[in-house]
Amino acid sequence: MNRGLILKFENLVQLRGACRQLRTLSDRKVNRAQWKPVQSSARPVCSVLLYPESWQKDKLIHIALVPHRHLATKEETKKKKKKIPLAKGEVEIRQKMTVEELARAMGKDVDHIYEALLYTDINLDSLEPDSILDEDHIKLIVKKSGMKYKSAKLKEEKERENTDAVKRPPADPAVLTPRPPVVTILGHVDHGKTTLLDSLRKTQVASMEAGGITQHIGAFLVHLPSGEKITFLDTPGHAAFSAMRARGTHVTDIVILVIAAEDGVMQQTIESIQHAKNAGVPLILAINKCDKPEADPERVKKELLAHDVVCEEFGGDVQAVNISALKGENLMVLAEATVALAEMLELKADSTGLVEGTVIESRKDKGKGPVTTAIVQRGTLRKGCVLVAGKTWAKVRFMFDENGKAVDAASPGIPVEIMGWKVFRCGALEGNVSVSSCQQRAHEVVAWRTYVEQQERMKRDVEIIEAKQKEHRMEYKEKQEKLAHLTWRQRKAVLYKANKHLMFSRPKERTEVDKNVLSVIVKGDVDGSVEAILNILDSYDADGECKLDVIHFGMGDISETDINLAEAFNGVVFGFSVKANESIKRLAAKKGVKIKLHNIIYKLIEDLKDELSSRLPPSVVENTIGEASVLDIFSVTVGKNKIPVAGCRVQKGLLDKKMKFKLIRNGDVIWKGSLSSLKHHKDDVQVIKTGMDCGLSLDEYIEFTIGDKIICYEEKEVEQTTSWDPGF
Ligand SMILES: Nc1nc2c(ncn2[C@@H]2O[C@H](COP(=O)(O)OP(=O)(O)OP(=O)(O)O)[C@@H](O)[C@H]2O)c(=O)[nH]1
Repeated sequence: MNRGLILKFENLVQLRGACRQLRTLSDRKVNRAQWKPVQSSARPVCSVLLYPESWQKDKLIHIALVPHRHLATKEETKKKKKKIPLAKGEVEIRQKMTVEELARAMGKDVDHIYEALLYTDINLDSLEPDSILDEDHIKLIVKKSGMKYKSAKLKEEKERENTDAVKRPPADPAVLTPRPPVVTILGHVDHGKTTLLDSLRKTQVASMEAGGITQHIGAFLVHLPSGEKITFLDTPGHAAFSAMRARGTHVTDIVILVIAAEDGVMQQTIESIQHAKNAGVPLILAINKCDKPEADPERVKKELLAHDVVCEEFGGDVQAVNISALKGENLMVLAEATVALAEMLELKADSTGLVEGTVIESRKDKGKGPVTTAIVQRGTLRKGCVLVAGKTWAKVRFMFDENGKAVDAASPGIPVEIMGWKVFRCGALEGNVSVSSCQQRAHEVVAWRTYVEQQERMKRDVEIIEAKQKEHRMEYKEKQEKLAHLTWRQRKAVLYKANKHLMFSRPKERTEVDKNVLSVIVKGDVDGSVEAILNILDSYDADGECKLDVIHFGMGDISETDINLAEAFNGVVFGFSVKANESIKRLAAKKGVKIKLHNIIYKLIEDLKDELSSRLPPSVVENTIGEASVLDIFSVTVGKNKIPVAGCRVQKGLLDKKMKFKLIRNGDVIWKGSLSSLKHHKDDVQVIKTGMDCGLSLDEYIEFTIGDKIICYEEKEVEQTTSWDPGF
């Protein structure tokens, strides 16, 4: 029994909206692409995998390697296990089912689950379609829905095999070949980083054929006349460093620290030195703006001593080059100093085998779709290679350099823009690429990463939901406890307060709920009798069949207010040892309100039970009219169709063609429906009686077997009675 009706109605209104939202949400969730991980066999898989994150700009993302995998699927070789079918109205439940999963298992929609939980201690506001339900609530929902539950056999949840991509072990030094250094430019604001990058880029444009247009792809390559190459990262230096630190990856080999010669060491200069030191990356000083008359490079070098940056002329190992980024002066000297440092660092890489690398930038290009700029760190990236980055993958369709020129291969240290990424969220995976062993492996990696993320999210969700449920349960318990210790007068006050607003709501708003609710008003002659009735009603435990709501109770004869209230709630007025005068009876009759007056409590309760039973939907029972057994099987041709015909003998009762029929084989009901024909010899007949033979065919194509039973029956509606037992 629940007396907080006002709250319920509010909840219901909120719930409808929430349900709608949730359904949309759940639909979206269901549509999300799911990847089936595939186990593998046989030969190693070639290709490249990029690692984490999708399309966020300025993020440095580490490229990892595909370990060798086997290709045959375990699923393919697995024998299909036969599942024992569930009986009608039976639901297979298991621990930790989500709202959505339970709804699916029950063949209902999620709203049904919410409605079943309406009058429970669950806080529906915190319940999402993917929220996990506890076992008690799962069972309650199934029971309330008039279904039976069957616990799924507990399968030991096999730990899923980690199919993530991992880096290859270090390469054999013998296979290492020199690679270009990767340089990041750092420095204080306005000291000329962008100008330097632009000037360096321009040196390339000038050295290229006329008309070459450079584009920003996050990194570019500078070719020196000596044939040496340098890769410059063209992303905000600090961002690049922070991202690298966060990921524990180092793509930068050398930092060029730009310091304006007239400004000297400033706050961000010091920070840049710190970044480089933390990353263990050596520095080259580019003392900029030397074209300015107030430029004082010597002062800059001296200031740096205080920060442990010792230039060569002070006996240290840091090279310093005086430049003018704006005028392009001494840039080649700076480049040569970089190459010299790179030689000292002996920058080498393995340009064979599976590729590892780092995504420098990613963006969505209008024409090209999702593109990333990556710097290859191991192996050689080629067109057609399959990459994984975070939870997305690519089959490299095209690669471009910073001049927009298509390239076929990128070896270590070389930046390239890559086209061919699939964005799972957009469902772009199917279609344009043919499945290869490499893609299979990419799917495995992505599936694993998606799984890990889902697991983590689910764990977080469960924690939040459990905490909320606990909180809600505590509140609910407290409320119940408070109510339990109240005298009936106090309870009345609480109830009145809770229901006050509802008295003004229109009956129409409640019709849906009314169907399965019995609202009652209890009036008694004295405190004790009302209290006694309420105590009996407290034992009501058949909410699942019909809710019982005491919307008002009190002492005294039936009043006009009682009738109005009962009308508003579509309720019934029960009076114990009280009267209803003629005008009240007339009013009740006019408004269609039932008044039930009793002088014996148990009679009143019996009456209330009848009222509850009358609100229950009738149950349908089958009444057998006749039974026949199949003795022979024929097939007749009607037009182009062959129709199975059973030659039967009626064993009991009769077969009436207009009734319902079912076919029973080995105790199982195989078919239910109507007969399409019933014949005695060659004549169509309506009825066949016990002991007679007949030929019959069904309204559906079913092959008969000798020994099948044909049952003729009718369906009868039987009134249900409430299962509530008040104990007397
Ligand atoms: N005279 C002179 N001016 C320069 C030189 N290099 C840069 N500048 C000027 O200095 C100003 C700042 O240059 P930027 O290249 O934008 O400096 P930045 O370090 O990239 O600045 P932020 O991106 O804000 O950190 C601009 O007005 C440039 O024209 C140089 O070598 N000589």
